[in-house]
Amino acid sequence: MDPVLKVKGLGKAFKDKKVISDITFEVHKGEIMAILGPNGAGKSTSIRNIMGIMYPDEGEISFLGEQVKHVPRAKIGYLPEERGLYKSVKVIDLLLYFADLKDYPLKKARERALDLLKKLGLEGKDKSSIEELSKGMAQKVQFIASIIHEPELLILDEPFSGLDPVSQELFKKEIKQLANNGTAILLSSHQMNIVEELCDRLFMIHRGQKVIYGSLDEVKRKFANFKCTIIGENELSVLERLNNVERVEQTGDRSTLFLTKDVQINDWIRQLSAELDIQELTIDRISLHEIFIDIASDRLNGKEFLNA
Ligand SMILES: Nc1ncnc2c1ncn2[C@@H]1O[C@H](COP(=O)(O)OP(=O)(O)OP(=O)(O)O)[C@@H](O)[C@H]1O
Repeated sequence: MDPVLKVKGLGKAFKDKKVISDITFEVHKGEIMAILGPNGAGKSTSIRNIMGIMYPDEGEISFLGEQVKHVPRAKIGYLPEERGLYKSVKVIDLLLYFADLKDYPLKKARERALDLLKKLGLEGKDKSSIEELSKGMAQKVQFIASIIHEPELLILDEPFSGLDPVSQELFKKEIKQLANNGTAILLSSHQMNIVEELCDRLFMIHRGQKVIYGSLDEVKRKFANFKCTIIGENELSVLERLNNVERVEQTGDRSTLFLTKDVQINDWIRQLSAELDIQELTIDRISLHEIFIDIASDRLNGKEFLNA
């Protein structure tokens, strides 16, 4: 089956400065794909080029197997990074207006709007005007506006920013439900814990270029080295001298040892000196959050990056 969205070799420069180059990825029916990267990496520029808010200098965009100038707007939902809705309009009128723009039947849209308002904790707010809502509430309405017409592709640029934890859970549940029903979702977020929980695959961009592209499992297996956390009174310099230790972070009696990629955990544990003070010891894979920081701070070199 053709992917819902395919971008190939996307490049864009502002004046003489190339801000994205060779951006290539796919988003499939029913999957949640994360687009990640440090501030200024080029995520929103990639999304804006896909949306036709601006046009790429190079590259191709395909929607359901057909090459297009930009994705067909009636079939997609988009929550932009910049939030903003008409202030004096009633919530329900605004949602019906968006549905109408996408040629979605109004009767069905009204039912969906009331149902989604209820699911996102805004029951009874349908007749309020946008200016009467809090920022988080308005964001929920904007999210509903982006999915009211049951889009085949949904692009969410930082959907969780500014939401309280309860609202984040509601959004997560709804996003998962949409994917289960077959919507292809491209999601940009800085919250790595949410990405780990929600996304099937991820595309990470740094300085306008791909650094990782793969499933979360693949990324974890190939990228996430081990770390060992030891609770005990140990000298930093002693821990730093242990085999296969790349670096150590120490706070009080808690030391986190980041291990080299080639480490054999079995052998490594056996060779730990009896002189170390070990009250507790845990070994885990480093998290997506730590992978992200390693990349953003250029700790990992290009050779390790995954290919599509
Ligand atoms: N209209 C523009 N004119 C000139 N430069 C731009 C324009 N839009 C974006 N840029 C530059 O392109 C680069 C990528 O910006 P972009 O907004 O795509 O990053 P981002 O990954 O979405 O970042 P953030 O996480 O901060 O939202 C930045 O260096 C930014 O300054």
